Amino acid sequence: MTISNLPKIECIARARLPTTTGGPDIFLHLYRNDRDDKEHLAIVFGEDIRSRSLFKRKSQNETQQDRMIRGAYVGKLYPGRKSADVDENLNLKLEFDQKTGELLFDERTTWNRSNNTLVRIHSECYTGENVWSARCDCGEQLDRAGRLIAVDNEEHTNIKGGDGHGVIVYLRQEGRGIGLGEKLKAYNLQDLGADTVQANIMLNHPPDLRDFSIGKAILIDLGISNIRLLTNNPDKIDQINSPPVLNCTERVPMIPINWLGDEKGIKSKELEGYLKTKIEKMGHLLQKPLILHHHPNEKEEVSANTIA
Ligand SMILES: Nc1nc2c(ncn2[C@@H]2O[C@H](COP(=O)(O)OP(=O)(O)OP(=O)(O)O)[C@@H](O)[C@H]2O)c(=O)[nH]1
Ligand SMILES: [Zn+2]
Repeated sequence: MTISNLPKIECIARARLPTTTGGPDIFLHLYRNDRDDKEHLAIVFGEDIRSRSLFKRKSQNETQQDRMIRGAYVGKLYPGRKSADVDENLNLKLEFDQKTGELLFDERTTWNRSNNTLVRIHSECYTGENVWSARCDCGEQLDRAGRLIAVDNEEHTNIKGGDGHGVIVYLRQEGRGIGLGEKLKAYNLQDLGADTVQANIMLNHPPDLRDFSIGKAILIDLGISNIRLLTNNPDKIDQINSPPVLNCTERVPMIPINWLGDEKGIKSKELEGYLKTKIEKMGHLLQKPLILHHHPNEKEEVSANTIA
């Protein structure tokens, strides 16, 4: 895949979010694209990771106030600030190509694309992220990705963090792309004995309908190229790891917290079954063989068409 056949994307707005975790401020970026009408997001750690499409000069009559309102500013906003491109308090100044209006790279104000950046490409999961579902570990993964990016080293796993720099690309691809309604039906089929792959197939969907190209385009827009990818999903690595533009320099495992001996991790029969299927049927690269406690009366296999 080359840049030309990637989706066309544009960052529409960026805003600073102080966080409840006591960690660094994050910068939420909202993107539009020419493939779907969804608002995909990038949760960016590091004020200096800059969206080329957001910072590009829009037109001659664009004002500095316009730029500050959409979030195309350097440094920190404060009452009375007049210029988006210069932060006098922090002595930071952005430069632009006079012809194209593109932001010019300057080590002092912009993250260097040659840096190894800790990245998670995360798919929306309303149930796991918002309503305490123990059917999956998506909510736990989103939280842990943010915490890992914020620290320089994760103590109990010794995984190198992002030390305050990194990106969580948040793709609105609920239900591995089939949407929340179909995912709820898939859950009912799983309660009737199917696994997460069989349930999709029984609903006439492929096991995984997602396309990560919008995620790739967002990372390129953010000036990221060398990526330490937080995932267990080999398909994500393949789709992201396509030089010359993006380069997956390392796969950083997302080990379920309960496996790390931490009581705070999600522990449920449904999650064990979900992880087992992702390992056995979707090739997920979870660190250790999953030791599952089979319930004696449970059938080992459920064929895709009938339910035991
Ligand atoms: N169709 C379906 N989707 C599910 C089910 N459980 C979780 N999901 C969706 O699966 C996706 C999980 O995506 P991610 O956590 O980003 O990534 P992953 O493919 O699991 O791989 P990792 O990067 O290793 O986490 C989300 O879109 C969830 O809504 C299920 O039982 N059926
Ligand atoms: Zn989930």
